[in-house]
Amino acid sequence: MDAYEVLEKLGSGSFGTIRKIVRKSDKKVLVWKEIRYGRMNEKEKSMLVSEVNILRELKHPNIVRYKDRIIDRESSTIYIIMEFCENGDLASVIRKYKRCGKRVEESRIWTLFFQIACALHECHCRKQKILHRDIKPANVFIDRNNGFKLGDFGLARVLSTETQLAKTNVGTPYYMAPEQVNELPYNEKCDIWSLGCLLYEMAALAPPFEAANQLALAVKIKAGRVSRLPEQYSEELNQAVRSMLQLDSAKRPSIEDLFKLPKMQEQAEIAV
Ligand SMILES: CNC(=O)c1c(C)[nH]c(/C=C2\C(=O)Nc3ccc(Cl)cc32)c1C
Repeated sequence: MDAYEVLEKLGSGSFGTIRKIVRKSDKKVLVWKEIRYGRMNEKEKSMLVSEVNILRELKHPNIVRYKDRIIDRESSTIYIIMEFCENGDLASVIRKYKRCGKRVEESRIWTLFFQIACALHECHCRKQKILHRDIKPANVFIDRNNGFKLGDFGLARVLSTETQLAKTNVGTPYYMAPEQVNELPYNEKCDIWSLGCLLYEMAALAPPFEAANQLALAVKIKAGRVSRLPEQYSEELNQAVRSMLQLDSAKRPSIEDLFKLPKMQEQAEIAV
């Protein structure tokens, strides 16, 4: 097992602390997420381990790479070791644009759209479909080349059980799809809804649905009224986002449908 030097805390993910680490053998900079499983029952523990094993199979340029895991039975903690993304998370970027009163370039939003769609394609179109379940700006990370990477894949299912661990930062579920509000089964179209919310927030610098409390938020989500993106953004982007925010999940486009958009085809040519 590799030895690591533990450096500063980088943030608090939805279910644990993220720390910067250095692998002693080759000085490689990585991160680990500390997840305390002490209060999990046996079923949840085995679900967590199998979930991490599935995620270790996910190798894609737009998915944060899982490198290894360490299980410390003494402290009932699992350390999930992953790649370091030098430019942090998208939530911090959005906060910066809001502070400066600036709008994100539309071309950057299409790049985000294409790269996260590629990440979701890798997971939705596998034999054993993997759903993210928690797409939001704090779970999109940016590498040294300003590439976008989706992080924290699939753990939400295991860690959102009734006896879930104490969440380190209980946020408001702004991106929850209507079917989740109604506690209906979760499928890939919920990830499409969350992708729509992510792109909306990247353009408007605010989520499509906001409220003072979770009950009022649920009412707004189920009403499904979405304001147009700020006028500087194209009708093509506005329509693409609206298509993902349709209340009827069957009417939302699949990832394959989204790749057929002209602007997404252009992105695909640039990416080659
Ligand atoms: C202030 N924190 C940061 O700028 C920051 C940096 C430079 N990196 C991160 C986070 C991650 C990072 O660099 N790699 C990651 C892999 C998985 C997850 Cl869940 C998070 C990360 C963060 C939050």
